[in-house]
Amino acid sequence: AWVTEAARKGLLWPHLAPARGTAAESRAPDRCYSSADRKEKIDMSCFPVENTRNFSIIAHVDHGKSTLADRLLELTGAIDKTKNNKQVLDKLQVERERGITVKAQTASLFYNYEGKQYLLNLIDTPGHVDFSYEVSRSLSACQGVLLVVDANEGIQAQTVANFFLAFEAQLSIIPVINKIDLKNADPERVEKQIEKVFDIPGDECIKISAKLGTNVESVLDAVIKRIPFPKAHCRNPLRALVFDSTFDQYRGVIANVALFDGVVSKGDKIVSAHTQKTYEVNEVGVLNPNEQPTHKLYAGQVGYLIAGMKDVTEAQIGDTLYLHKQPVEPLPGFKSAKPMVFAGMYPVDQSEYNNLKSAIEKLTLNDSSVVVHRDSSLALGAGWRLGFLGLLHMEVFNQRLEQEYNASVILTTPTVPYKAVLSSAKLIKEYREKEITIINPAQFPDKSKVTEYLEPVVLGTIITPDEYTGKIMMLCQARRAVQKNMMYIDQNRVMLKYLFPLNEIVVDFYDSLKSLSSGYARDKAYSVGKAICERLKDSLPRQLFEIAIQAALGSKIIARETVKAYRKNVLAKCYGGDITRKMKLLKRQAEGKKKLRKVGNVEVPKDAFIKVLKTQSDK
Ligand SMILES: Nc1nc2c(ncn2[C@@H]2O[C@H](COP(=O)(O)OP(=O)(O)OP(=O)(O)O)[C@@H](O)[C@H]2O)c(=O)[nH]1
Repeated sequence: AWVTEAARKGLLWPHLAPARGTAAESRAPDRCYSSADRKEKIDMSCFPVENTRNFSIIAHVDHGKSTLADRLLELTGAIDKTKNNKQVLDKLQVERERGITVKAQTASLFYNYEGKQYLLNLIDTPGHVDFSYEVSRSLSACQGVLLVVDANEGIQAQTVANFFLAFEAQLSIIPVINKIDLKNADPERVEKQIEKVFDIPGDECIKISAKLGTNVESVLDAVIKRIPFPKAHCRNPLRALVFDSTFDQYRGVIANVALFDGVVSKGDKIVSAHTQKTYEVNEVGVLNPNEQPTHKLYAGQVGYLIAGMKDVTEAQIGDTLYLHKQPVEPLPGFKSAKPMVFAGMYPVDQSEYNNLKSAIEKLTLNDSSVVVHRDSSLALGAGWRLGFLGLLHMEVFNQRLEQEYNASVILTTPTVPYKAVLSSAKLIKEYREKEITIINPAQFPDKSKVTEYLEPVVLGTIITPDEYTGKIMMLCQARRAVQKNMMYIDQNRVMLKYLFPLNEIVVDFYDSLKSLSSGYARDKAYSVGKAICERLKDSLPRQLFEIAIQAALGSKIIARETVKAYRKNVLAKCYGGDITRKMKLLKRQAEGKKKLRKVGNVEVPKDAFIKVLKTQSDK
């Protein structure tokens, strides 16, 4: 939401409402499809819509979605059971390194239950808040979700946020309490939390250990029993929703589609409702979890489609595809990703500009949520202003540029977009709009020409042991946040909901929250200034001359640190001897340093930018 300072206080948090579902009933599967069954093109007509389930796994970071997905893939024979199956759906190097899921992946699982073949389409989702757009995308193709909660940590902030995404999409929600093998696991306590916060009866919770595979089969059975099949009809004309797309260097765009109606096969002519462009389908198939071509895809099924689209902008998320000359009412598009963190990106060396340009272009082919504007800075030369979903998204993008394209860049301080309602007729004419969005601080319109400024706000959920509640409330107030709700989710855990100005939390709020437990308090401007100077001092390489780092508030210097100069021992070759000779050498050295300081350039390593932004350390 976008609000003015005053309006922020009037917004309401949607109240908690009851969820639906039925009791679990588990039964062992009769037989699973094995890898051998999948050598030939699969005939998908043997899966009627009644035997299809489309579901997602949602959870707080690290509660075990990817591990559960691995077990489900093994149980249904999509991958062989080995000890090496770790985060099979996490394909990117950065995902495996950081242990987080960035791009959602789909897998079609074949499962035999009570003598019937079922097609279970699993869509893995990322857990981090920056990627919640991926979650809402994936959910639009589903009828139900597995809500995974760690049996030790219990409900966490992202569990709540993801629950509401699923609840608002009116999906069936199956709570799964994971990691029951942990020594400190307390599934009963978590069950009570689920009852209290989500209003789901405790006996609907399935308790498992995804790591050991304990009770995972009953999850599959619950998917079949509790999630409804998609309401889709093969006899209607094709209506396919694009819910994700990736770019392959050799084959072009691979669009992930959910068929709401109709049938699609190789050779069909399809039209994008968004661009009105026509394409011929080259290949259709399912992901199992690797691409497996099929003869056709039928209503209710989820799969991939390749049709000569050249970049991901041609397969926009939320777009509807239909058959040529058989137009249909497009499916309601869902919330598209809105970049909320903007930062300047520049090559470390301007001669690298063209290489970096092509690396950014290639990477954005795969990540349509990044927006790119050309920009230039007096200090850093020609570059771009990029919009990201959040700070982690920015770091991941940067890491991928480095790892996949060997690029080296400088990133400037991230900022959030603002809006200005213009009062100057001249400006309104110039912009052809009364309300403008500003993504670059350098382009802020003058205050005298503006009626009011608006800033983005977010509703944040914090779950904490109650002993920290007081300190956290103070921190939130210091960040101009407005409290919306507070409740005990069990005896000593409190859930707080606050409306935060995004700018106040985008960089270092999480670090501040963490350091609260070690009793860290601060006086804002001075201590932020001091911390930034200290961090820069630690991050900047020493030079032959002294570097002064100062933090200024307006024209007042509020903090200063000095990076000491390297000192060459110019007296090394003077054995004993004349003091005036020594003084002369030292004087010459001092003059040289003075001269250097005037002409010397300090290259700020790009790591320093990120480090400095996190003004409070994790220490
Ligand atoms: N003891 C135990 N550990 C588990 C279990 N399930 C997952 N883990 C561990 O928990 C950690 C996180 O698991 P992931 O499956 O990567 O978590 P995730 O929810 O997919 O994380 P994101 O992709 O970042 O959202 C890993 O170290 C797993 O090995 C379990 O049942 N028991």
